[in-house]
Amino acid sequence: MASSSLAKKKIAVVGSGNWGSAIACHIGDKVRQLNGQYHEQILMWCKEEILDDGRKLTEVINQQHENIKYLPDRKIPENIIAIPDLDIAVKDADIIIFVIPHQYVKNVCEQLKNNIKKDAFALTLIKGFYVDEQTKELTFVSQIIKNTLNIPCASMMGANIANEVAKKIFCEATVGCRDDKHSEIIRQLIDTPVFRLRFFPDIEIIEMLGGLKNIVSMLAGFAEGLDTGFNTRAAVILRLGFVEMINFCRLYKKESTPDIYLQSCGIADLIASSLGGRNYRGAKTMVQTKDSLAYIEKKDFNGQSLQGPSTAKEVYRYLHAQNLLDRFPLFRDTHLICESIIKPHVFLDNLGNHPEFH
Ligand SMILES: NC(=O)C1=CN([C@@H]2O[C@H](COP(=O)(O)OP(=O)(O)OC[C@H]3O[C@@H](n4cnc5c(N)ncnc54)[C@H](O)[C@@H]3O)[C@@H](O)[C@H]2O)C=CC1
Ligand SMILES: O=C(CO)COP(=O)(O)O
Repeated sequence: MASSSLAKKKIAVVGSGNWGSAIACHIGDKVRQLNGQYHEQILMWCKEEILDDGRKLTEVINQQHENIKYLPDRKIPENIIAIPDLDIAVKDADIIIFVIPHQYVKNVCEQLKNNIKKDAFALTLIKGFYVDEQTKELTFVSQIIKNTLNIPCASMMGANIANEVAKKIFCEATVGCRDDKHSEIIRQLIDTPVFRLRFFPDIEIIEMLGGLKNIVSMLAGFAEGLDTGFNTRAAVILRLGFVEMINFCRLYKKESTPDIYLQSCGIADLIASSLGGRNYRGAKTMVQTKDSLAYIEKKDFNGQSLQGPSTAKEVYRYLHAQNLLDRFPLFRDTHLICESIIKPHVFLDNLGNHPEFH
């Protein structure tokens, strides 16, 4: 008993927000069906919070088996244990799944450095990336994890609105992985008839699409808030916005799997997020109420995080450094709107001048 249980691989989930909790539920259910290979108990790092009623979030998750703050109304399987101490949650894990807002990744990795298993590997579900302050080079979350922790890191992105995944409504996702053994483990842990996976080697392009769609889905929200017609919205989201996403990816890497943009991480996530994502909803509210995004995030999202504004800022910084802002007017204007430097309608006025038409 002791030796077979020692051989079982352990899983840790770093993050317990809306998506973190939903994917933990999904994997928690899946490992229970696998009988063997994996420890059924999954440790989920939960940044401790005191809720309005004075209780600790980890205690609520572990006693009530529900994350009442970030994923209400979804029973969390009893094999998911919320752990407030990051090091304890991760130190024995063989597979570490990162799912926190991207702005916290560097700190979390710094804290984990020297305290993980040497042969562990990571999977990032985080949508967003950085531009290095000094070099102005693109830096991916998978690279930060890989370089700080010295372990390989795969990525998984797609049209995966967490509340729908939590209800087991069909979706698919795209996995970026260059190691067949890791791909097989990811398939075992996540692939089900209602959550289908496809695998590609393009780890960084998949991440990049996940980050960029948060910018375009904000534009979808601005456009709807401004009450544009459907033709304009289609042009903004699926033509000009999608073209900017693809062109931006090609700045980083000209050659990737040819149909990667048509996978769940590309066009499907763009559509799902532009119809119902938080960035879309926040942006629409901003136009309708004229409140700031920071205020809307606080008022309407109860601790959940809009990743679009910070990604737009990083992208703006990169394009500015490369003298390419004019080639990406939608990305440029999203940042300027988020910073209240231009009014939202200005991006519509600029559409007819988009470089696609020159
Ligand atoms: N919610 C969704 O439908 C989906 C989200 N994603 C991506 O997953 C990632 C995580 O998103 P969610 O789980 O939705 O989180 P969320 O938006 O619910 O964010 C809140 C989380 O951030 C944590 N947090 C706050 N301050 C922190 C700090 N200083 N250090 C570390 N963590 C801190 C909170 O404890 C909480 O767990 C994001 O990159 C998001 O774009 C991807 C697919 C779907
Ligand atoms: O990434 C998502 C769905 O795939 C969710 O996007 P939001 O963060 O805008 O809700």
